[in-house]
Amino acid sequence: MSCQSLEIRHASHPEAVKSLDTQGLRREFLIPDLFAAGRIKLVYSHVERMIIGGACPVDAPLALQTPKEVGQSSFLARRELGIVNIGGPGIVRVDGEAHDIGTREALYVGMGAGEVVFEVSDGAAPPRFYLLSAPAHRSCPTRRIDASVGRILELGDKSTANERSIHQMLIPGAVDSCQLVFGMTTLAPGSVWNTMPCHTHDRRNEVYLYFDLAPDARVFHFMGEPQETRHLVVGEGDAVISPPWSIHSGVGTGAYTFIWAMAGDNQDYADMDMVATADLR
Ligand SMILES: O=C(O)C(=O)C[C@H](O)C(=O)CO
Ligand SMILES: [Zn+2]
Repeated sequence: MSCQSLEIRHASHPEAVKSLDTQGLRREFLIPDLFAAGRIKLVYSHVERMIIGGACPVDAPLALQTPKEVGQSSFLARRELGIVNIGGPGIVRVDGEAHDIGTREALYVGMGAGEVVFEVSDGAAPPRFYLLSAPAHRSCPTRRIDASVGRILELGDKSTANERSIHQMLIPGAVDSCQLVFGMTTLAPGSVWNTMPCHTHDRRNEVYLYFDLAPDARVFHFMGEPQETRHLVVGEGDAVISPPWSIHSGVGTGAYTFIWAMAGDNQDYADMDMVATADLR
């Protein structure tokens, strides 16, 4: 059995999504079970042709295979790749060069890189590498991203239960990339709301990965057009595809962390169409 799998997700029309039931919404937008020991799991989303994945090396290194779906002789021939480690420290080897990637650190791998291999670090808890790839048009340098790289935004307030710290990890001005932009938002203890007031940005899609949840904790992730909201109940390690026309926001049964990632027409984080909370339906 190959240790890599790929599943396809198609793009969706907001009118069609209105009539989906809970199972239908989960089938289209929820990505569960990304992190499986000894495996690489990929989801190819036709929204911005983003590939979302998990790579969990345990006993042996895992090499990223090139799926037929990308139509190239190597995965990164026409793509860029972001890798964020949400597990123990690990190693990502790009064309033989080893990059140590600690917990909550990331690696950006530019278009044109060849072999990418995921490995455990000796004696450490295994890494859980979260993968985000988008089509690229030029080669930007491969770069390790730790806590000192990028920008930090402190947002929200205890009184509205949305105090949170946003680490913009892959962002223009800090690390160069073609389409991909991503970061990590950490909720302060006692705060449970992310991205409320909420927004859309039809020019870019977004993908959320929720983690740092206790086994029985859940986040209610809100999606849909602002006047037709729906929700998905998600747990540890679940990702959600947020199509360009959808809001993306969540409330947890406790604090949590999530990784947001975008691709599309621009890389302007501040370019959001804000929705007044009183207008939500
Ligand atoms: O907590 C937040 O607010 C976010 O992290 C918002 C996301 O970064 C986002 O939606 C960017 O467009
Ligand atoms: Zn957004």
